Amino acid sequence: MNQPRTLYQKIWDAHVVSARDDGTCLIFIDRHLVHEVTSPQAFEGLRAAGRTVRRPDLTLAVPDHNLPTTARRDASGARIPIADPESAQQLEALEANAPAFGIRYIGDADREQGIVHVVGPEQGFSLPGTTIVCGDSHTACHGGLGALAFGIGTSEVEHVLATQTLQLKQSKSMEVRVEGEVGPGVTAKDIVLHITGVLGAAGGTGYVIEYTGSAIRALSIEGRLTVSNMAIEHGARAGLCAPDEKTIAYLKGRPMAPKGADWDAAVAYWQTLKTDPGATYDKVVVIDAADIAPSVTWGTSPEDVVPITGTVPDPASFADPSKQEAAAKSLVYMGLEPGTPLREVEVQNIFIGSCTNSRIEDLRAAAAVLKGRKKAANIRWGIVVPGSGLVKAQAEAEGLDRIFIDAGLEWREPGCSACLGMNPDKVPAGERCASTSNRNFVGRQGPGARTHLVSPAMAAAAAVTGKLTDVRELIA
Ligand SMILES: CC(C)[C@H](C(=O)O)[C@@H](O)C(=O)O
Ligand code: SF4
Repeated sequence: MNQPRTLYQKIWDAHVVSARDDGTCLIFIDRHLVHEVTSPQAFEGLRAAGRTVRRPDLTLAVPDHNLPTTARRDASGARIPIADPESAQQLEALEANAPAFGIRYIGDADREQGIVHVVGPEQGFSLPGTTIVCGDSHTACHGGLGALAFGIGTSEVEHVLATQTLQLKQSKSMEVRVEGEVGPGVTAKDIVLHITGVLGAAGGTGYVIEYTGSAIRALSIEGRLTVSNMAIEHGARAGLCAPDEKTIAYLKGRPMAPKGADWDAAVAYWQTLKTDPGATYDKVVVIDAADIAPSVTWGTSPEDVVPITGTVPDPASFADPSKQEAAAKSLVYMGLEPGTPLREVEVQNIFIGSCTNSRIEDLRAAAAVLKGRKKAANIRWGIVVPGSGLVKAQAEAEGLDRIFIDAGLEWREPGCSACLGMNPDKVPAGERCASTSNRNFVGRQGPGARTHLVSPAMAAAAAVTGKLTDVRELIA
């Protein structure tokens, strides 16, 4: 009888091309997503070596980080120049490199353009059981579909372009099991913020995590993509959720998903993609879903999470001296005093978007809170940035854009936007932002910007009251 295997082990075994004695393996890569920031040098490397792209059919290029989220084309369809020269160059490089190497390119003028991690699943490019890479740390997002997906560096991007393989050692396996039912107002984002708080920013280092348990199974695919998206924020190489009937229903009919007999064969294979009874993980962490509240970060690491009902911690309360120091520094940067209830913290900016939370369900959750309400007077800037042009079209068909605009928020074009300061969407120094993105690092949303990570519903609640708010008070 075969040894029982974890889901991760099954996907790994199916992709090993060759293995060395020291454990280094050559792994076949099924899907390669390419964006404008981490690809220019990789293509230059190929050119210099006179190489081609080995499998252009398995490669998809989409710009997302540097694109402005205001109008990108004028009435004649001509590009409105991008002010930042480096951004303009990176975009032009991808635009030229994709056709030169025979890669499909979804550009800023295409309806399907969006954040790579939103576009991949949406197009059915990302599939269960595949290996997926991208020169981007949030590639684990695709693990929400049951793919082994992870970020790689630019030299590895070049390697994958040239060979469709990657050299890798197998990671250890961890199960993060979230059992039970979450309470009202608690979303996938709160689940993953809570997990990050429990594990710590480095708790997953060296591991591939499988998120299991009834609370994960209960999530929609959008929710599972949100959870897997932040695997890197607790240090994991990748995070994944076993595919199930919801995954199959989500993928059926998507443009790049298999069709006909191929679809039937794929579904039959996907149904085998679960951890076998009796298989063991190197580490198991169990979380009670009932312990998870709508959550918010207070510091400059995604592990700095508390329930919205909590207070800013005293750095002295941490056991580890290096964490004490980091927390003290964070509080200076964040302009917060220990003991302050999070619910008293005023924000001036709202960002609803990013590959963590810009899918249709995220926008619906934010709109449900904002419907018939207005942003508070102290909210200076609030933007809603759909994850793709298709999400944008769907949201508009449902009238969500009107809800946001009537509430006083701006409705933008798809892209990474204020998730990171690589395009014009930035939070001014010293101001706070309730943000649905995944990183609250120093300067992440602009130099001196102070980020509080929250769910879309919580960001909407903060827009209404002008401060960090327990969304349960607005949905009661
Ligand atoms: C710019 C890019 C390489 C970067 C990443 O790797 O993740 C960005 O997407 C981020 O979220 O910080
Ligand atoms: S939305 Fe943010 S986290 Fe996601 S790929 Fe873009 S910059 Fe990175």
